[in-house]
Amino acid sequence: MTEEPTNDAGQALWQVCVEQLGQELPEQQFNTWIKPLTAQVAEDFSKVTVYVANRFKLDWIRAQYAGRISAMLESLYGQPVTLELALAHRESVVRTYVRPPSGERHAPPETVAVAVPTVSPEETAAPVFRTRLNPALTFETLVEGTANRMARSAAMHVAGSPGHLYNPLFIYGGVGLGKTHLVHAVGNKLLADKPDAKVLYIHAEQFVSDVVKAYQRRTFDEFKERYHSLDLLLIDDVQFFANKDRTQEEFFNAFEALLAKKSHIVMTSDTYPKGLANIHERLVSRFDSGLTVAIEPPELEMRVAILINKARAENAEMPEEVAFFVAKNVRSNVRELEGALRKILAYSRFNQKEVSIQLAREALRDLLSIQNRQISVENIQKTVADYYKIKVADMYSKKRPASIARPRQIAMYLAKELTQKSLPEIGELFGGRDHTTVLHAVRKIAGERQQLTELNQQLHVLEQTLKG
Ligand SMILES: Nc1ncnc2c1ncn2[C@@H]1O[C@H](COP(=O)(O)OP(=O)(O)OP(=O)(O)O)[C@@H](O)[C@H]1O
Repeated sequence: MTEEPTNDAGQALWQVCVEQLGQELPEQQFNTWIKPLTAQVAEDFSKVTVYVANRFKLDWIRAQYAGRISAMLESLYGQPVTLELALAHRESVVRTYVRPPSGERHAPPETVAVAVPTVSPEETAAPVFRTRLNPALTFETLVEGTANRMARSAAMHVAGSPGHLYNPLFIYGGVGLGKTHLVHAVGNKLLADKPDAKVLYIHAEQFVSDVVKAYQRRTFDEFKERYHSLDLLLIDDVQFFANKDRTQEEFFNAFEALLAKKSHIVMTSDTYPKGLANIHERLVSRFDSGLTVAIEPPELEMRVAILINKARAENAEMPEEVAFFVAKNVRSNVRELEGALRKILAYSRFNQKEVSIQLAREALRDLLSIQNRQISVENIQKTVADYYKIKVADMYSKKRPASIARPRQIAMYLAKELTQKSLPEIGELFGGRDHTTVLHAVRKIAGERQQLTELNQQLHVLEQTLKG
């Protein structure tokens, strides 16, 4: 039973919040999810209780929209507002409290307390199905260009009528080109159209770890129940299955079960199926049995459009001439383009100057000087070997002790960061190593760099030495 609203000013606040969300969200999403909501606002505006029709919708609103609603209420009211989600149809409500926004734009809301007053045990025990989708990664926010046109249109088709054509859909391309964004977009679109669909996004590494856990805990039945019952499985970076026999077997089983019941599978990888190393032939041929499409590095106009759109999403203006200047200088992938944009906007805000070519030049001077100096992989290998006092030859050798393997991984990371070489090219220059080895090294060092101050400092010294 929905409680009656307690104050008119509170209702007005809620109405404005709903209207603003209506302007932000695609119409269908708004009509399905936001419009039916009712709310009760506390007298002192400290808390807003939003009533949702059923448990599924409650979970979905909490995962996809609660952070945005909470942020909107806070910005309208000017102070933090506690958002509470409650089931509308029962006298005893299920309450989920969401912390006021933390400032992070698309961060999922954090549930700080779930109190279930008088709900029967079976209901409380019902597991919440988590899609792991990032609601910010949609088709609307993905810029279309020649580089991703085919992949995008195949993905749209799958989202619109899953289980039919292009099953599995296999999307491949280099780092930071939008593969992950595209698969999330498929899941988000399907769920917006069919809220009851069982959709799961998972990175291949997480799948490996789920297999290991199921193995250790002898919970393969649950594992199968979880994966085999999906309507749409989105699995990212399947090259990580290399050499993992048990994972490949479980994935094969899941794959067959899903296809048999006309569920859809969308996969991404850094290479096309036949280019995958150390993955069983029967799996490779399954990967290739639907539609395989590539995403290429974005062309100039697409890079310009991405910069302008992303600046707008940050409430900033990027004049077209500046966008062209940046796009001409940052060519490799979208992630780097985003990094360049962040630098420019931060530089502009910090110095309180408008975004111009001159400002972009100053903000990106490190990046531009790297490109001008054309650092070579050989130079990186020598500098890193000298720094860690190992032989340059160890950069190509098969030796594995940590004292050698780690500097080698650092050199691979720097080669990816500071040169335009592709992963396979870098692998070749490190004694004919596989590109997945390079990708693993790049990710490992990039991750550790965030955590370990000492490593960060060492990398900084190496970068400065290399940039001269
Ligand atoms: N066409 C596009 N329009 C807008 N944003 C994009 C586009 N392509 C990529 N991006 C953005 O660039 C960033 C990197 O994209 P994403 O993570 O999807 O790349 P990826 O191909 O999965 O890379 P990796 O192989 O490293 O996982 C993301 O923030 C994504 O939103």
